[in-house]
Amino acid sequence: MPSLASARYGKDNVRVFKVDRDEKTGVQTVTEMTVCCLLEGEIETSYTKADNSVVVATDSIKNTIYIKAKEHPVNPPELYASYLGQHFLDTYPHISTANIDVTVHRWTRLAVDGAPHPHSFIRDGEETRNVEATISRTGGLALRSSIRKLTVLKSTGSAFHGFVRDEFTLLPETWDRILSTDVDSTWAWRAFKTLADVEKAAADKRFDDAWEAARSIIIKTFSTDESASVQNTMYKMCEQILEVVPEVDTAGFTLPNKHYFELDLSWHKGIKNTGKDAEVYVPQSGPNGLIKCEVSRDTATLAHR
Ligand SMILES: O=c1[nH]c(=O)c2[nH]c(=O)[nH]c2[nH]1
Repeated sequence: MPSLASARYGKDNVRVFKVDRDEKTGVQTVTEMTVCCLLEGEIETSYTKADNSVVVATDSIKNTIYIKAKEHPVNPPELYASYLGQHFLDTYPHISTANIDVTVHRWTRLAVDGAPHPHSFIRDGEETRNVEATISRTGGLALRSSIRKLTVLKSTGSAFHGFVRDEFTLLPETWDRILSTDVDSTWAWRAFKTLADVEKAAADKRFDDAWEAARSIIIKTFSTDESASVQNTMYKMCEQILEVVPEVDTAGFTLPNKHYFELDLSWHKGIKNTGKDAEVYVPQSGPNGLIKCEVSRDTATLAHR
């Protein structure tokens, strides 16, 4: 006899835009986010018995996303996600877990004649700031913060040699290659017991400071590390994030290795375009390498995911 093994439901791709107006200075600040909110709890009968009495309509969930954005600050996103998730537990006794994903899109203040403009912004890249919040009656507020789609490239300072060579190997070793990736970096906060604990961390700027720190560690390490491999460079980034953000238990990365292949042009008038003469490369759309890791504070437990 089949049984419902797991279930969650809600609204995805809810687009929200909020303007904060400082009446004194006339400076406005904008936030654009995409929100997903999925609920779990005693909702089984809605699947198995057509019992809609346990269903908070996904349309109501969408409305709640907007109302909570009006009632509360939306920055930092960790705090907004917590307010939103906690609302569902406080309001509906049969809901036991709220899973909230918030993606914040970039709107960076424009400078005009060297001065920050009070109400004009630019989308400077597809990079996003993300939060995955799991708010539950038993586990408190579990927050995972991340940076996604931060696209970077270095034209030297990256090698890859010493790897397994056997009858499947074509790739030549290299001591100088192009390295490019879309950074997806996540750091998981030690669970917060109450919403008040999240409010305190937000007031102390812990979430914004961690995001700033992670972002600069990523940019500095990517740029300055004489990379032996994607694996080793990402591990160095994780170590530093764990060092500077003590409230974080694990730090991890998912990095595509976006290949830029050398191109042999010797067929045309003997042109030299490989090795130390390489100038024109061929960016690859796919396939790409995909390298992941998660580093935890305590003695290494290698989670196979
Ligand atoms: O940094 C790298 N790690 C790999 O595991 C790998 N494999 C590969 O073909 N190129 C690379 N580069």
